[in-house]
Amino acid sequence: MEKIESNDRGNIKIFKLIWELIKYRPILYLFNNIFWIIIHVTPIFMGLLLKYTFEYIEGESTFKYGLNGLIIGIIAFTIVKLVVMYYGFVTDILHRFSISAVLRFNILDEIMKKPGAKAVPKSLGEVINTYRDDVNQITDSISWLIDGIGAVVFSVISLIILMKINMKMTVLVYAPLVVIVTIAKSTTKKIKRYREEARKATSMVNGAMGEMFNSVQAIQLACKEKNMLEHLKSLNQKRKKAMIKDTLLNQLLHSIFENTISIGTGLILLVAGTAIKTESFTVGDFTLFVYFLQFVTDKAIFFGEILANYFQTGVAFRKINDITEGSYESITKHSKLYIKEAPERNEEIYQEAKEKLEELELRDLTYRYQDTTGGIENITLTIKKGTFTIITGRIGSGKTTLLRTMLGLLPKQSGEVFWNGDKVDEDVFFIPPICSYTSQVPNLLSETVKENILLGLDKSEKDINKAIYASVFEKDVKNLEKGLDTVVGSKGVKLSGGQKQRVAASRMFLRDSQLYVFDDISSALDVETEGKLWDRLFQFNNITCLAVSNRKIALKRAENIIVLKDGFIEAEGTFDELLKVSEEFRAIVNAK
Ligand SMILES: Nc1ncnc2c1ncn2[C@@H]1O[C@H](COP(=O)(O)OP(=O)(O)OP(=O)(O)O)[C@@H](O)[C@H]1O
Repeated sequence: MEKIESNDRGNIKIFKLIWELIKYRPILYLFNNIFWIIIHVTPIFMGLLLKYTFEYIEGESTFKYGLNGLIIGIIAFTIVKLVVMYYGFVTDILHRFSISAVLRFNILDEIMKKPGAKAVPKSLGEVINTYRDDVNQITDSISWLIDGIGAVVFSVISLIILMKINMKMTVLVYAPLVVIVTIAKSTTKKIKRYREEARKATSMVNGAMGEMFNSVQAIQLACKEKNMLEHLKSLNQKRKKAMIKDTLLNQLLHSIFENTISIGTGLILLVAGTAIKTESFTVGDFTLFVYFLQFVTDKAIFFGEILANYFQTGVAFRKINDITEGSYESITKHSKLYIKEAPERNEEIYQEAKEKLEELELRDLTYRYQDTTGGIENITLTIKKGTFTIITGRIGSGKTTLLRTMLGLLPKQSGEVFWNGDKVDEDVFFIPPICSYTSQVPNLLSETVKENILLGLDKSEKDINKAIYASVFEKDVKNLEKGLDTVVGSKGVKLSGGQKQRVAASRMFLRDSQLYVFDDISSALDVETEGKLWDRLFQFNNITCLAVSNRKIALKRAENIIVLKDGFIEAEGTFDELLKVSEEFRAIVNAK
């Protein structure tokens, strides 16, 4: 694929990006073009039929087939137009769908390729706006390009016909077109800037609203409802200003277009009146001029809009690129859309899983957050099959960072991960059934408990109940309004912290993984429940588990404990060994 680079002014080459997308479904686009160009050009035939009809009425007809021919012509023309319009809309909808779907697929694909903990660099509101509006903007541009071509074809043919009838009048019809194109071109930069500002302001409002809805409790507890509303109000004010500027400029352009055409229309009517009196200008010619004028006017305005919209498309591409943080090629690549069938499993990953875990080794793993001293450095450790390993440490010592770097959710700066002595790519390796992981705050969807546990897996009731039992969730399920069919609400809002943790644990256990990774499941569970959970988990044979915890009940069970301090391993050993040798470990245990 040819590289799409910025030009000298730092602008992206919009047409090259659009062209890449057009090439995605070329045949469909070709048919879409053919149908819509026909739709745009058909008024020429209707105009000619009208001209001949009026000439027939005047008794000056040059039409060979008489009145019947004219009537049949008008009927046939109407039927053909209806059929072409039907197929025009069908191809346009299909093409729009393909382009928007591939764009959205590519955006998601790029986001999904990133380490999970650093997936999107923008607020949720901005991402959703771009995903919806900017994709639509690009799709519109591609679809309207056809209308632009149709408008040009219509204009050229009608220009030739009209010039043959009356040159002077024709110039007056087309002169406004030139004015409009010039105006639209000269305002490009402003349109771009205002559109960008308006979109940004909208994203800020959406983002703030999203954050407010997610933090209702925190806002209420801090009694900050008023402050939040003030904040929202000020963001809305900014949005109002930006939107007014954007809309005003667009409306201004629109009214300039309309008025230029109206003045042109007046001039033509004046010239036509004189021409009918003085020259050989038939009523049929006059009808054709008036009839075409309406279309020329519409198409000229539309053409101006297409041009303006085309330039706004650059903003849309840039915003998508800000989110995907990749190349423009990755946005326009011709990905396969799985509309009728699901994608095949990535067998390479599952091949690796066939080799059962014997030993997992981390060597010199380092991840430092940008601009802070936080993170982990040179972490080397080994996890043996069938063991319980715990990572412990004070707040901010790097426990979560270590898990996330190992699992490929953060991009390591150095180090390697080995599975049975073979180096693995942790970015794609640690997924079920190799590894199951639950973060400190589990991600639940607004579905039933059952759906949240299954997440698309096809498992029997017996397996589900076994996983629920292992995660000590069976009593809670009985007490839920509709048992397993209870809908948990957005992010599991209807469940307690401990219940959420155990739904997530059930989800893990159902996947029969070779390695279970928990990030501080203790934080939301009471000691008794946590004790039961570890008891039940280790009833299964050869369970290998890596967990973050500072709780004695877990630490005492562990075969190996890693003590982290400021991102480094401070000590390693069993509970009793560490109590003797590590002051840091004693401090952690005694703090509990
Ligand atoms: N996204 C981030 N950007 C910058 N610094 C971060 C980020 N996340 C964590 N840190 C810093 O990195 C260090 C390690 O954080 P981490 O969350 O791994 O610690 P932890 O031991 O898991 O803490 P806790 O017990 O509170 O979960 C801390 O100093 C933290 O402030």
